[in-house]
Amino acid sequence: MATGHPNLHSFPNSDELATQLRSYVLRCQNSAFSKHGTFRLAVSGGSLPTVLAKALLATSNGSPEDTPQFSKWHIFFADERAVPLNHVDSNYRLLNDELVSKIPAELGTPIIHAIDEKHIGDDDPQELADLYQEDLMREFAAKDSVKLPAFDLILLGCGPDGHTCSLFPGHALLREKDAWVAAETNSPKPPPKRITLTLPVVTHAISIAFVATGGGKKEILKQIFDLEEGSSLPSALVNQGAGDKVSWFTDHPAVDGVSFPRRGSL
Ligand SMILES: O=C(O)[C@H](O)[C@@H](O)[C@H](O)[C@H](O)COP(=O)(O)O
Repeated sequence: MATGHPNLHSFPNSDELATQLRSYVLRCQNSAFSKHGTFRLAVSGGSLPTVLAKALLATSNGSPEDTPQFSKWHIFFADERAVPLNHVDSNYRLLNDELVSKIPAELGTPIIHAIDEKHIGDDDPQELADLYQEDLMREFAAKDSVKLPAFDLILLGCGPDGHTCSLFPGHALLREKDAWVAAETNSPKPPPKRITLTLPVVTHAISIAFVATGGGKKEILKQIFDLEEGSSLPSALVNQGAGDKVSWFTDHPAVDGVSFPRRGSL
């Protein structure tokens, strides 16, 4: 059961947001290293990879704590579209173009867990989802059997309808209790065929961060943080299920007029 309220961090501009997001991600990295020597995270598509690259490719102060040690990172996708990895709609390609291809050699190379391209043409992306779940099992359940994987960090976006990952409002997938990865065949946001982490996996993560910027997010954020009106929206379900493990990184226009139960300090 979740405890506490999500933390809100709101910044006047994208530079300050990126600076604080960097510190947050590196704190998650350092805490993960002290527990198991690697950093296992999942990232979304949309605008997130660009912000993340701005945060992580900034100059380090030289200390190991302020340096992304990418060779010990395992990056999974919170959701992915059933398209070839070099397709313009691929989240793998987006992350590669924005971040991975720009990492200086001395920071090392992360292990990227991509979908299996052999199954992208299937009518039903279920096999793609099952294979991705097997990849997660190799990483999180190789030694012990676990009910759910515990990502060190999941980085999410929030759509204008309140969706997150490829979990859309009103969809039966929101009730999934057992699968770690699910198939979506009819996404309202194109392209229609996708795979996504399920809600129990997202809320089980050690830390979860949303990045939502721009005035276009203001109306949906009002609903998400209105405990009655928006309580069944996917992003609100993450807040409810994970409580104070959740941090929102926003800019001022995105939260203009939004009342939050708790403003966090960094
Ligand atoms: O691949 C995807 O479609 C995403 O993972 C999706 O969940 C995204 O994060 C939101 O739609 C927010 O997108 P923006 O950050 O671009 O608003």
